[in-house]
Amino acid sequence: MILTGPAIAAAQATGEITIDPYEPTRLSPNAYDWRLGDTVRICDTDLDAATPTPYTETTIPDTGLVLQPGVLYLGLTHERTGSEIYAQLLNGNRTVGSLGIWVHVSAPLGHQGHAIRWTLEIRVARPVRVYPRMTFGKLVFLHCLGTPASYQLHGLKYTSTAGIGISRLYEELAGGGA
Ligand SMILES: Nc1ccn([C@H]2C[C@H](O)[C@@H](COP(=O)(O)OP(=O)(O)OP(=O)(O)O)O2)c(=O)n1
Repeated sequence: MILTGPAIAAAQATGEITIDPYEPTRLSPNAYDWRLGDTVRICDTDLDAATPTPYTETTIPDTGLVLQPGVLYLGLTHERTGSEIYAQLLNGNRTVGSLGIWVHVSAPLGHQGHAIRWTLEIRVARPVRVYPRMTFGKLVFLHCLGTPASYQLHGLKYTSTAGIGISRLYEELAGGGA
């Protein structure tokens, strides 16, 4: 089940959901309108899953930054969001999608129990200027069926990220886990 805007507001008020910073005007019928953060890591070289991703990091100026096709940008959400009760799905929205922007490549799920500023894997269809703290997509909260897992026992990599995270698959590959 997906939470309605009023249900998100109620859960935020009781602490069952964290959205920081929180603006009630960003609620929509079934989602919260999240914003792009002000930092991106530019990844414009060939990548290797067994090696830490090379990048240059830059602050998006108030005048905006033109994103280019063919480049992977790792960004982050302006908000830190999470819940011990609900799972989260982060996506773009119709407005940002219409600009030819993918806000993530393949990582929409926030697990129950995680509180994060999300890492965004941004790609663009055409050169497009983006601005810090612009509305970038919709975040939905999902009611979970079943017993919560014991997350800490599983050595998950990204339980409480506060900044942009590169892929950590190289740790697994270095350990012969692949
Ligand atoms: N765009 C995203 C997607 C997820 N996460 C955070 C919240 C998730 O709860 C956590 C784990 O997401 P995945 O299960 O997709 O990550 P992996 O399977 O790659 O790693 P792990 O071994 O930690 O599960 O990462 C994030 O910061 N940014």
